[in-house]
Amino acid sequence: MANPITFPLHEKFLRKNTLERITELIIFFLLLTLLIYRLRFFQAQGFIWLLAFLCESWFTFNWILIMNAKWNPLVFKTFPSRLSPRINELPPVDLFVTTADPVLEPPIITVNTVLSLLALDYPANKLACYVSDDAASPVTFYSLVEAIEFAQLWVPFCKKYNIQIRAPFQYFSTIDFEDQTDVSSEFQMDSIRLQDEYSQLCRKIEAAEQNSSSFDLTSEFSAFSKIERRNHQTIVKVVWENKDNLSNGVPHLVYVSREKRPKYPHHYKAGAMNVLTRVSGVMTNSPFMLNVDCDMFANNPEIVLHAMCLLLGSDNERVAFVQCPQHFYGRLKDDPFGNGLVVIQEYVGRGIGGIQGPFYGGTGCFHRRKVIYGLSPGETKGQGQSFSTARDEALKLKFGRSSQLVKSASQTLLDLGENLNCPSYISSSVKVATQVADCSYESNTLWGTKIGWVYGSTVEDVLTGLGIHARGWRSVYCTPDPPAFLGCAPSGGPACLTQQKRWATGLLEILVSGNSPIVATIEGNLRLRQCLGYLYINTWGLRSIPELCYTILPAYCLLTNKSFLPKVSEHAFLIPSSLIVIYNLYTVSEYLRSGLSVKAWWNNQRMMRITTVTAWLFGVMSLLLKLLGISDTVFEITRKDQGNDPTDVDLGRFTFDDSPMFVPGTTLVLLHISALVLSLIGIHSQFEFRSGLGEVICSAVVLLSFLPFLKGLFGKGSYGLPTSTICKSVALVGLFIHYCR
Ligand SMILES: O=c1ccn([C@@H]2O[C@H](COP(=O)(O)OP(=O)(O)O[C@H]3O[C@H](CO)[C@@H](O)[C@H](O)[C@H]3O)[C@@H](O)[C@H]2O)c(=O)[nH]1
Ligand SMILES: [Mn+2]
Repeated sequence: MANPITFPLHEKFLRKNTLERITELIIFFLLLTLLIYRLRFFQAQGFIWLLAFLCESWFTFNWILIMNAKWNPLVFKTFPSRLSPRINELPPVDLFVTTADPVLEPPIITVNTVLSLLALDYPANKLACYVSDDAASPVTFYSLVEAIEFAQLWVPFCKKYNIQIRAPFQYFSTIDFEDQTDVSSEFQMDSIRLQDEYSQLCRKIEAAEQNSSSFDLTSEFSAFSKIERRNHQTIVKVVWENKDNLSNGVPHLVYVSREKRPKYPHHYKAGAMNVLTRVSGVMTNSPFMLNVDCDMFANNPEIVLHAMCLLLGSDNERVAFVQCPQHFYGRLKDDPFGNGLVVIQEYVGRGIGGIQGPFYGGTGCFHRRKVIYGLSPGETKGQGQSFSTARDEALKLKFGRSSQLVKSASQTLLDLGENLNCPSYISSSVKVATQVADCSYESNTLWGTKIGWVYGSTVEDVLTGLGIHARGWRSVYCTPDPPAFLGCAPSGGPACLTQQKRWATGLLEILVSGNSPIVATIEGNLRLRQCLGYLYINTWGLRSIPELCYTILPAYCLLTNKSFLPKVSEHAFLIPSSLIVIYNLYTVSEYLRSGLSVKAWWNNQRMMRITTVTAWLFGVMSLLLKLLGISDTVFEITRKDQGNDPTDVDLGRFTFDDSPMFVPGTTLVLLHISALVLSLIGIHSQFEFRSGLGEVICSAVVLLSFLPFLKGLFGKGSYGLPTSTICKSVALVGLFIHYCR
């Protein structure tokens, strides 16, 4: 028999993609041909061609970035069952959950995420769960206190019956008791009892949300009395401590609301993550940390074991973090908002995985603490050096004034494995934990620059991951079946576009900062191809400008009786037409191979066009406002819903509000309608109609892509475009046509 110790913990293989590569090269070749064609006939055509040429050059550049990102798709397979013969003792893991608004992020959602983490298939005495609450909400704290009571039943129940879905709201919504004929009656009874307990928990939380007098602000909740959300002291509460260190008990649960003062910038999620890092540093100081957003429950109970297959062992030493792709629950049919992220993660995510490793995506990620503390691969700070006062003083300058934190950090940096400095009871370190969560704690330290989550972008995850890759670390994509975590995707126009705007802004903030991928390649250890991979996402926002120009071009041509595409009678017409056909077949096939429908493909293409010229364009503007010092960028939180009914068609309908982001889309729709109508009239009144079929088709495609806006012109309530938006757009179209003609 083969020795189980020699079995690898994971296997990796490159996915065959010859056909895709050939198609990508053909598309690239056609794009180049189009550019050459433009150059050859430049003189005759003037401004329109110059504009088209510039836009198409950008699209070609973008295509190079995409090809690079997808070229070597790497797939990892993990074998958790092989861990136990190879690894004597599993390492401890700290679990971080962030929440920031009890209205946009209802506490019951956070509670479900926490419960799913507490019930993971991993020794309970090796796990500790820390919840950061940026809203300092007594309701969130109360919900956790109630949830831990429920967890005492839920965790043993999940383990006893090996329940697959450990977020109760999902478990109880998928299970049908009537249907279970072959299960033991004991299981039936336990299930029903737990369902009952869970509904009680929900009721208590709902009651607390409606009326905060349901808890007594004098006792345990006194810290929350008269609290101001943006101006309050630190609150650290050990909600539950696994005092007897039981491996089959319930893991520690700690509530943290860091100090906030108007004078101090709090750096949004990045700031919260750094506080969690320090608080856990003085309480449990685990060598690994998992971080999830409050809505991302663990969907695969073995996920920590899967991650360990990619982090433990000598062949994984260069792996800084293990990222699980983002998947979503309650997915709407055919992805109407184009934010399921399935295809991009499947192709770009895995492709980048074949270079230096996937980007850090902010949630569903396992980090090594020593990497977060700034170490480079192969480097163990002061190896062989014992703890010394001088060393500690040096570390204090970097990690801040807390000597407990410095001790625990130096232990992490020396890679001592065992927790020498952690108290045996975490409750005894609440005072220290409170100190390291002070808003002044980071002043004159390296937190937010060289240590921890990096500040300066609303996409703190990509920025932080980039810093890690720049030090030469690798990362790995972990894609177990079932998917590791499931979260809540935004729905409706405003929420989707606001999220995309934040991403575009944050990604551009990185591009123009000293931490840009280009600097990291020149000065650091970021590989060139990885740099190109980062550039693909970092330039999302910039794409809005050529794309906006390009969508205006057909309308402009129709209005002025000009053309930007070759005539149907010319041979050159084959260049753009074959480009369009091949490109669309190529993208459709990606959707079909990912198990999605043609409708989903169309919805994604359509939303991509909408997002680019609305949200991403505004992303560029907020960056400009920041660079000009007019206003700073903000992290606007996405609303999370628990109980979407995926069959409810209204949920897939596009909604609007009075945000200026809807103006460009509305303007484009009105512009193209006017252009089509005016040019149709023109055919009869003018002798010569110089715009070709190409322009008419392009104009129709733009209208089709912006169909939600067209419907919005006539819709009611949130399904309709506000009159003020329509008026602004009409004015813009009027001006445009006036200057065109
Ligand atoms: O001041 C803040 C703002 C946000 N958050 C938390 O950050 C997380 C992500 O916020 P969300 O509104 O859900 O943003 P998304 O766009 O859905 O998040 C994606 O993009 C973010 C970067 O823009 C990443 O941080 C996330 O991990 C990633 O899932 C949530 O848990 C929030 O509670 C805080 O803790 N403090
Ligand atoms: Mn989210």
